[in-house]
Amino acid sequence: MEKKQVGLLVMAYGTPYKEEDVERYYTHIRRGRKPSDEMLQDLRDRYDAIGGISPLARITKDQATALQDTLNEEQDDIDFKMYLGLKHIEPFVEDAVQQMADDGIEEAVSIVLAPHYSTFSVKSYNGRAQEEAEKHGISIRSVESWYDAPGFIDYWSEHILAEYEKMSEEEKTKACLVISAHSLPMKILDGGDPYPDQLQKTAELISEETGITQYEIGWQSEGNTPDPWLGPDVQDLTRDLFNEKDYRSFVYAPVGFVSDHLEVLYDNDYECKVVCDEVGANYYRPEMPNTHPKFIRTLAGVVLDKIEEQV
Ligand SMILES: CC1=C(CCC(=O)O)c2cc3nc(cc4[nH]c(cc5[nH]c(cc1n2)c(C)c5CCC(=O)O)c(CCC(=O)O)c4C)C(CCC(=O)O)=C3C
Ligand SMILES: [Fe+2]
Repeated sequence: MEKKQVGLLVMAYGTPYKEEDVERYYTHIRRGRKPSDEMLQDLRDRYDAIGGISPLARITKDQATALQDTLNEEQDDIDFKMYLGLKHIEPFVEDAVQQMADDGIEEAVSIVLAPHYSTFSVKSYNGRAQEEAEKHGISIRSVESWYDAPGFIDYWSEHILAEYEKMSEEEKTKACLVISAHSLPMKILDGGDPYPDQLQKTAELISEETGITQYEIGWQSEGNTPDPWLGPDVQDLTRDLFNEKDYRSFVYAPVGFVSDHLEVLYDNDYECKVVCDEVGANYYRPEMPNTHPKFIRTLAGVVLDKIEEQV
């Protein structure tokens, strides 16, 4: 029997490929408004601090390819063909759907490489994909979130515990796990956005699995806009916890992200580390999921569940 071909639309944030791309990328993030020279320079400086450009482009591509390959190895009925669609740089989400149409794909499943659903992130990716798909008569089943997938919780639990293994028993008693995601403007809450509750749930599941009860939720990487953003920010939180709860070690788990990229390599590994150094606390940050097989198998399971769901 011939295998059925299904498009696998993998969506992710996107990053500049080279330094010349930074301005148009930032302009796209700002919905077409050019950043000021100062804002642009600030972003360039952050990319410089992590080695010039982000490793994210390569990692995203590797994740998407690994997901396609794992899906095709794990079952025999469907031939998954992967299309990468990015939010803020080419290949854009729309380009990917157009390519599917050109290739004669009629049915597809989509997943965003971000675990928690929010109207600001996942909803906009899925909306853009659906809108383009409708033009071509393609039907897409979209995964909305996977923040509680057991393999995802396992991945983080295992890698968080590996950091605690580096501590003496004495150090562990004064250690705090800081579980974080990208902050969003507080106005998302007006519409009953599930984003903060989903992060809370991820944190509870990790706490149950690791047995770590000294944990706090924080928000990071808030944008450069006048709106109020979800807090507490991880840096302020670190200072407060040091002063008020006497913690002396911090383990940062930025579970809202899945790759080594600017928000982790700079906002955690540089900015949070600076605060830790300043107050005199120890800094730890588990490895990001990237293309770890357990992580990719988890995403494959989420995609297959979506395919099998009765509609
Ligand atoms: C929810 C969310 C995720 C997680 C979910 C998902 O992955 O979708 C995410 C991920 C990422 N965000 C990234 C990069 C940036 N995000 C920015 C700005 C913003 N992000 C926002 C939201 C999110 N962002 C928002 C509401 C803004 C403000 C926009 C405005 O101004 O109105 C800016 C502008 C400068 C700044 O504010 O820092 C940059 C450079 C990178 C790539 C890093 C790399 O290149 O390695 C990644 C993975
Ligand atoms: Fe962002």
